[in-house]
Amino acid sequence: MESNPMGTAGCLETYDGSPLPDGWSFARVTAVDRSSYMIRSQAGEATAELTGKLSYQVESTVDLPCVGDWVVVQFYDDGASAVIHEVLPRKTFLRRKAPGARAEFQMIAANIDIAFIVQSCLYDFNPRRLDRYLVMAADGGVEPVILLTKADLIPPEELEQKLQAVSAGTGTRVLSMSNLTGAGLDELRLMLSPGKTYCLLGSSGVGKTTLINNLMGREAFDTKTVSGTGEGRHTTTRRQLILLDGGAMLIDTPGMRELGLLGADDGVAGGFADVESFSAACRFADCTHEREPGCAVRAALERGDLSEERYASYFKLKKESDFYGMSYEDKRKKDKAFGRFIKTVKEQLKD
Ligand SMILES: Nc1nc2c(ncn2[C@@H]2O[C@H](COP(=O)(O)OP(=O)(O)OP(=O)(O)O)[C@@H](O)[C@H]2O)c(=O)[nH]1
Ligand SMILES: [Zn+2]
Repeated sequence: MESNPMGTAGCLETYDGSPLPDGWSFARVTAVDRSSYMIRSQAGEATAELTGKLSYQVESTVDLPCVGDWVVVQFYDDGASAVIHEVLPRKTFLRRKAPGARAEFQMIAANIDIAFIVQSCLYDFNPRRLDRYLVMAADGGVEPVILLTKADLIPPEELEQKLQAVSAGTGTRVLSMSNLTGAGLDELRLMLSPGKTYCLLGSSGVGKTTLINNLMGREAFDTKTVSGTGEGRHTTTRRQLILLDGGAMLIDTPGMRELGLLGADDGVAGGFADVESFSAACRFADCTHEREPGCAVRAALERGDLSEERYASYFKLKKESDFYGMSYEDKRKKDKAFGRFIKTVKEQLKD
């Protein structure tokens, strides 16, 4: 197989080196618009649709290609168009519950190495929302890094305190930056490795678009000032996987942008840093806080230091993540299906 133009997807490594049939290729989904896709392969960018067979096989919307997915495509029209035969198993993903009561998910993006959880130092800063994004990243196996923007809006001492508090409260790496002064931008750039895929998760107005423009070194996206205070809001409708100059890739989808708004009025959005802090004193490191002896969380509950309500919502959130974990295992089964698929392709090649 020829070298992969967009970095190496883990699942491609199982492939033993025989070429795909003529006109077939591995490609990455760079944009989704309802049932039409943009894909990028060695040959460049092309529009693509699902084969009838694939769209028939898809059981749930999460099985449809999303931005960042690796797919097997077959070109036609001299490479201008393609059909998608197969979605390769996802190494990592970001998804959220579909609006409404049913336990349906929406895939936001796939195969992301690091998700930057973006909050502004001042206006948007919200620990509960932070926790929610952290759960979402953990759910899909994506490594989170917290990025506090608009560092120019608070004094350096306050920024330092905030960085320490957030890092202690979440156990997650925290960076700060300012689009205005450029502070922290180099440190952020150093984190972006060629061939790896990143995304920015955060509410509208925290400075994601401005940051992307800074990283790209040109005005690729439209930002507009909504208020003079640095608190802005506008909607970006494009859905894209962007190739940065250094070879790193950045995924920016509307789904990521709507997230903060959805999460804000969602009742499950309870942060649980307090529960976690009690759990440090549990007798067993892997205590589930349900019935183990020496559980410090239940002790806090009995003392009244932790409310029944908090305890219950912690479990609700935890169950959700466990459920996510399970369905990810189900996805793994698809690895095998992909193996079979490759075998079939190779068999066909022998003729
Ligand atoms: N003070 C200050 N303002 C900033 C900074 N970065 C962005 N802004 C301002 O914040 C507002 C929103 O910035 P955007 O980059 O559009 O925010 P966004 O997160 O992309 O918002 P959506 O596209 O709606 O998701 C604009 O008015 C920016 O000029 C910063 O580092 N410091
Ligand atoms: Zn416990």
